[in-house]
Amino acid sequence: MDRLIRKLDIISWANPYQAKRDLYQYLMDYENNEDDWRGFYHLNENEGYSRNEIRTKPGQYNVALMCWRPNQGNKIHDHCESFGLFKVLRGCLEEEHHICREDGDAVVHHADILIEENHVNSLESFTGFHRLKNHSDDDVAVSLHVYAPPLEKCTFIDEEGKRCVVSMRFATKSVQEQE
Ligand SMILES: N[C@@H](CS(=O)O)C(=O)O
Ligand SMILES: [Fe+2]
Repeated sequence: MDRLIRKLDIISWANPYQAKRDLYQYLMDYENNEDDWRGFYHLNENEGYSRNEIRTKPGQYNVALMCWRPNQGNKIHDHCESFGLFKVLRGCLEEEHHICREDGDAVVHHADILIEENHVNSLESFTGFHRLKNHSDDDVAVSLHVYAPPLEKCTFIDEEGKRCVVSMRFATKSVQEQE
């Protein structure tokens, strides 16, 4: 994980086009090895999927390990001002895409895709909303997410188009040096 973080630290985040390309490449190159991410692995016992912070570099990016129980998913949301990419490290995730361009519009279910282990997927913020779900009925899934700038808030939207901006919390926080 340290090697990946060293690469993230030299990305020019101020140039989003180049940053997305570099980030995609670094996540593709990331050697998925459970020993490397086990220290961040944590499942919530009773709550939703578990968001575990690996690193937050203020104003630049954050990295988190998301752990999903069988069939567990999140609700339809966007990423406000952040873009992001993720790599599935264990299992397979389903992603639903939803479109909602104007405030108050109903949500239109647009597409479903499956993202398999070791695949990288981008999370665009401009077209709309999405949600992720563990595709498996009997095994946990794990995914590694990077957002830039750091994802602090998401807009959740219900079927009628009612929006609600929510601060995102981590189940576990990383111990990191003060920037
Ligand atoms: N954006 C979600 C994970 S995924 O649905 O992209 C989160 O930060 O919890
Ligand atoms: Fe998301």
